[in-house]
Formats: sequence, C-alpha cells, structure tokens
Amino acid sequence: MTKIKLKGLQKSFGALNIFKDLDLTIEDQSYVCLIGPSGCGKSTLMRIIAGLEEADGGQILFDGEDVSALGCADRDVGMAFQNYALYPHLDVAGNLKFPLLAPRHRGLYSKKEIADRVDSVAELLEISHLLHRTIGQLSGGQQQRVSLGRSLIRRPKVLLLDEPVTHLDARLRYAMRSELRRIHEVMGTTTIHVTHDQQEALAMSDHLVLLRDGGIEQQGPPMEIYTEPQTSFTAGFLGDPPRSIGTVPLRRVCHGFELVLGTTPLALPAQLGDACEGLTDENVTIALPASAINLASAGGAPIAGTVTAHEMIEGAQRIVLDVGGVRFTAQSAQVRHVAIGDSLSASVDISRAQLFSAKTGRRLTTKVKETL
Ligand SMILES: Nc1ncnc2c1ncn2[C@@H]1O[C@H](COP(=O)(O)OP(=O)(O)OP(=O)(O)O)[C@@H](O)[C@H]1O
Repeated sequence: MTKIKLKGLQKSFGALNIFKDLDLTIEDQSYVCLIGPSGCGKSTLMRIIAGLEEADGGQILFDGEDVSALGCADRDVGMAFQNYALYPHLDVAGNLKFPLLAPRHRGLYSKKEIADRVDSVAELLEISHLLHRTIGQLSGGQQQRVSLGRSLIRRPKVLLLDEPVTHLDARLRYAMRSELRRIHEVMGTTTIHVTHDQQEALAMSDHLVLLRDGGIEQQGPPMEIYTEPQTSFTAGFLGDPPRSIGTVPLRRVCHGFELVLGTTPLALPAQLGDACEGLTDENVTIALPASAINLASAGGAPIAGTVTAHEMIEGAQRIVLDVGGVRFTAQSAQVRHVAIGDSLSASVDISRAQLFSAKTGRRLTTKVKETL
C-alpha cells in the first residue's frame, strides 16, 4: 500500500529521448491506467518503476522513500507482463510459490505459510482446481491468472501490469477486467496497468494517464479525460467511435464566429463563440463526436463529402466522409449501401463540437484563452 512519486524522471536510449522531465504521482491504493501511442515509453516507465531499468536522472519515491538506487528485488513490486513467463517444468502450485522460495527469502516463510498463501491466492483467482496441472495443460486465460497469482503471492506494495489481458479473447478479456478490479478491491495494492485498449483503461482505472512525447498529455479521472479532453491530441486519442478531428477556417462575422466545413459556413453557438474571443480570422481544430454527424444522400444536407471508408461495427455502420480534406466519421444503426468514392452529404450539430487552438492544440475555452 504505497504512494508512488516520480520526480523529474529522465531516460534516453542513445539519441532517443524518452522522458525529459517527467513528474507523476500515483496515490496509495489507486488503480492507474497508462495509455499512449506506441513507442511513447509506457513499458519503459513500468520497468523503471520496477527497478528493471535504470533512469538517467530524477527520483522514484515509494511513500516518500527514494528507491531509485534499489534493485528490483528490494522494491517489493509484483509484476505481470503480457508474456506470462511461467515455468513450464513446474505445476501451477510450483509456479505460484516460486517467488516465496527465492534464495533471498529463505527461511522467511514456513511451509505452512507457503501452503496457506498458495491456497488463498488460488482461491482469489479461482484456480484452486488447477493447482496440480502443468502449465502446458492450461488455457491462455488460466495461464494469465497463474501469472497474476505469482505476482500477488508476496503481497507486494505495488502491482505493475503490462498488457496483462492482451492475449485473451474478447470474452475472457472482459471477465479478467472485472477480476482484476475485484482483486484490487480485496487487496488494495497500488496498481499501474498499461494498456492499448481505451475501453479497458476507461472501465478499470480510478486515474488515467495519457503519455505523449516524453511527458503527460493529460491525466485525471477517466470519464473527465474522455468527455473533456484538454488537447486535440487527447480528443483524437480517446473516443469510440473516434471523434472527427480537423483543422478548419474560423471567421468573425457580425454576430460572432462561424466555422467553414468544406464550403459550408456554420455559425458557432454563443458558448463556443465566446471561447474564440480574441482570435482573428485563423484556423481552429475541431473535434466532433460521431453522433453529432448525420449523413444524408448527396444534396440532402448542407455539407457535401465523399466516402473514403465504411465498415460494420457491432450492428452499426461507420462511414468516413472526406469534407474538403477533413475526415468526418459518422456512425448509425441505419445501413446504407455505399462504396468508396460515393458522394454523400452531412448535417452537423456544431454545438457538440470541441474547439482547440490550431497552433498549440490546447482546448479553447473561455478560461484558457488568455494563456494561448
Ligand atoms: N533497451 C532498449 N534499447 C533501445 N531502445 C529501446 C529499449 N527499450 C525500448 N526502447 C525504445 O524506447 C521507446 C519506448 O519503448 P516502450 O516499449 O517503453 O514503448 P511503449 O509505449 O510501451 O510501446 P508499445 O505501446 O508499442 O508497447 C521505443 O521507441 C523503443 O523502441
């Protein structure tokens, strides 16, 4: 049960600068998901926290104590990574108790204590009936549970999960998500979970951290980040179906502002117009949820576009429309017979747009416009 603080963390691999000056606080007993584009350093950060990788600078504090100089074994961290790394020559019980038998723990745990811990972790993960099976006799999901059990058996202060359910099929992945949350509720271990799956991150975390370019793009309660992205990058990264992101001209008109989508001017409602005060005629970046875009046949709605992609997803049809170089993604339960290159039209509920500075990528709101 530990509060983790990273202060001024720096890490490079040769000329590749991963973290320049990263500060991050992870509260005691929280469940934090780390997300970000491929290669942004998520796994590297986990390895640095675990003590498997050395940082070039900065501090790692566990409950205020600097553990930067401590090796992995001295940090009391449990890890479950996507390749389960189980020992095939041992059965499930042998794999689970393995961390308790490490030479450095010799004499620390009695035979009874080891047996009790194996039983209780197996019960927690509902694998008691598998204790005497070999690893080769387990399904992928069962192996993942054993891997998790092995990381929990020492009751570590911190649990690091790097893509722990990636290799599971959708049904098992879903089941394991609630399992992980349940285990977290029971054990209260401070948990950091890396995932590529935004649904997983939104569903599981108390606190979401989006990494980008060696820093934190945005962090906070997951639904807040999802609904109130503070940068156009965050708006484009999170959203399913994805928000449509595009940079379009903003024009001052007599009663406020309008945006030009393709060739169609759309008047901004007052609250969005207020956020643009201070801007002259220039481009802004908009983010539009798919549900704010309604498609019609060519000529049936004000904004003309060309179909660039279409697919069926969970009973709905997703259509991407190119409107003057900006890609609009619309999703509807109504299925159209379309082909790439077809002309369609769209109406847009512009009041549901979020606006960002095209220069800085920062959200345009009445509060932040002074800082742009
Ligand atoms: N030991 C290493 N030596 C050199 N470069 C490395 C090493 N480990 C990682 N990298 C590079 O550092 C960058 C960050 O890698 P990392 O695995 O942390 O990213 P990630 O965000 O976890 O990526 P992904 O989402 O694709 O798993 C990548 O460009 C990677 O190629």
